[in-house]
Amino acid sequence: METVIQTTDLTKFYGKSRGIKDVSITVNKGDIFGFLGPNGAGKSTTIRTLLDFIRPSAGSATIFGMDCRKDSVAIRKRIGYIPGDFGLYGHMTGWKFLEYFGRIRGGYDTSAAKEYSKKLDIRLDRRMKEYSRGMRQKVAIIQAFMNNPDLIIMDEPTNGLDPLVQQTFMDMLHEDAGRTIFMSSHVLSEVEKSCNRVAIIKEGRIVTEEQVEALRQKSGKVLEVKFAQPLTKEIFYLPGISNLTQVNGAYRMTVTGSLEELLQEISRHRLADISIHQMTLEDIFMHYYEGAK
Ligand SMILES: Nc1ncnc2c1ncn2[C@@H]1O[C@H](COP(=O)(O)OP(=O)(O)OP(=O)(O)O)[C@@H](O)[C@H]1O
Repeated sequence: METVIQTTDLTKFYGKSRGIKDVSITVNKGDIFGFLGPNGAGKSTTIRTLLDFIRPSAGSATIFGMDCRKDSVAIRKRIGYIPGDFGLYGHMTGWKFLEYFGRIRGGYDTSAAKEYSKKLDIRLDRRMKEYSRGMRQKVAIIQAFMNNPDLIIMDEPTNGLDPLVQQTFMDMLHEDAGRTIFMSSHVLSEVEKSCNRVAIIKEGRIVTEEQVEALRQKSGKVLEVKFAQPLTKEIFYLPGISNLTQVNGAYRMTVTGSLEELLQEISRHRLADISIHQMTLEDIFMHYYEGAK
């Protein structure tokens, strides 16, 4: 399998304060890779280091086998990126903005830009400062896709987009199976729908990196149960049960072991309600996030 992005113990301190610490991740060709984490976890720091906007304090990163520091110019020619808000380019029209970034990358395809502007329903003849936040984000997305790059790196790409446009954007991610996508996000449902691989970062460190499907399988099921009468003895003592909580008489827990024994135990009592579902990425995220507190 071809490796597209590889970071090894990537570390960035801003003076004494932690940005990221020992971040090691691997993104393979064709991956739609979701980079998840709460505010201040280190997502932007990682992305800015990959793009050589900031320099790491330790560790290394490569893209297409080239060093992110030494070969940043060659790398940028092959990637599309959305580093965040393009607030600085307010005087440019949408078209000028695309031309400017197209030139930096050695040319761009105007017909592709036109096609994407139709798809995203945005006119490109207005100045960037006149666009709303969501409109600016659309122009930034066109800018990242228009050169048909091998890799697109995006920091919170759906910020400001309405749900309809978010869907169009997610379809765009899947247009080309050979393309690799690396995107940070807070929006778990969007990552769950569109990404095949995910890394979760917390307080500057990677807490897990996994195929989305494998993560779900490994992370078990969520069982919620409410009894008709209060329990008179503890029944949730079996191995494989974790994160047990009780709210308004309803029990909620994560089950990673066999359900059979637990369901037998539960069935000895009169039930008011029961539900079992596979952990969603949101459950998993909360599990890692809260568990590491
Ligand atoms: N320029 C800077 N100077 C000092 N500290 C910084 C700087 N930029 C980021 N940090 C710190 O580095 C840590 C990681 O921040 P970063 O912006 O990478 O997080 P993030 O995961 O992108 O957060 P968010 O989801 O809120 O955008 C935070 O503790 C932040 O305070």
